[in-house]
Amino acid sequence: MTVLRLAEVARVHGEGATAVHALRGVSLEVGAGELVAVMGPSGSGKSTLLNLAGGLDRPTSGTVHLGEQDLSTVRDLASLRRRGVGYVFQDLNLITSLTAAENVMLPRELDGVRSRLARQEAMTVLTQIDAAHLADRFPDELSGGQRQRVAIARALVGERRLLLADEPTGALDTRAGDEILQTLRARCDAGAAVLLVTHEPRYAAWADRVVFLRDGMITDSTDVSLASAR
Ligand SMILES: Nc1ncnc2c1ncn2[C@@H]1O[C@H](COP(=O)(O)OP(=O)(O)OP(=O)(O)O)[C@@H](O)[C@H]1O
Repeated sequence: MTVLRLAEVARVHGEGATAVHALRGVSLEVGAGELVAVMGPSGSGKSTLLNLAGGLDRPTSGTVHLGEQDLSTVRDLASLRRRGVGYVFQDLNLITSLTAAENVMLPRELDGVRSRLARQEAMTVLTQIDAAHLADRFPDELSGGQRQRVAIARALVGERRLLLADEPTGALDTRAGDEILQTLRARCDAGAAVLLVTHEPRYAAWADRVVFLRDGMITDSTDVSLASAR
């Protein structure tokens, strides 16, 4: 089952002489249970691709489908994202006045889940990624790596069918990074579709497929299981 489908997606930032063609006709499908890594040099369009996939940005041309839904026809993208898409931002975006657990609970509470249940869900996912002991700390009481874990927990909570992760291992040491990849892989094996931007071949090796972006175009696509034994 295809969870995410981009067809001939282009995104131009700005106009005229200063226009930047961030993506130029990218087509990509990610199925349930599939982990796709996106690699490519700085400025090749990786973050733009993730933003379009999650409905945080709209394409200049082409279409983005989440399941059967064409995102250009969705009025309440914020609600669709909260229910269907987990997003780990590069800059984390944790709310500083909320504890770790409250940050993880927030998207569920915004969707009408009662606090008690939202807290249970948050603790379950924090426990899964070995961060339950951080639940009552505020972001500025956490290390960079710990904040990263909380941001990942927030992306995993609820039944998100698509997870978008932009360098989720950025602030972590190798062991913690491997654990995050293990968590993403487990979510994937449980049926989620995952799109992961990474510069590190070590982490891309957890993917089923690696696509390479260059100058806003997919230049290569490799089936990882054929390239290496995980
Ligand atoms: N809002 C914007 N306005 C203008 N140009 C933009 C905007 N967002 C991205 N760009 C440009 O689009 C191109 C692709 O950027 P993008 O951030 O998608 O690349 P990236 O591969 O994620 O880079 P990095 O690895 O450095 O994060 C770059 O040339 C960038 O400068």
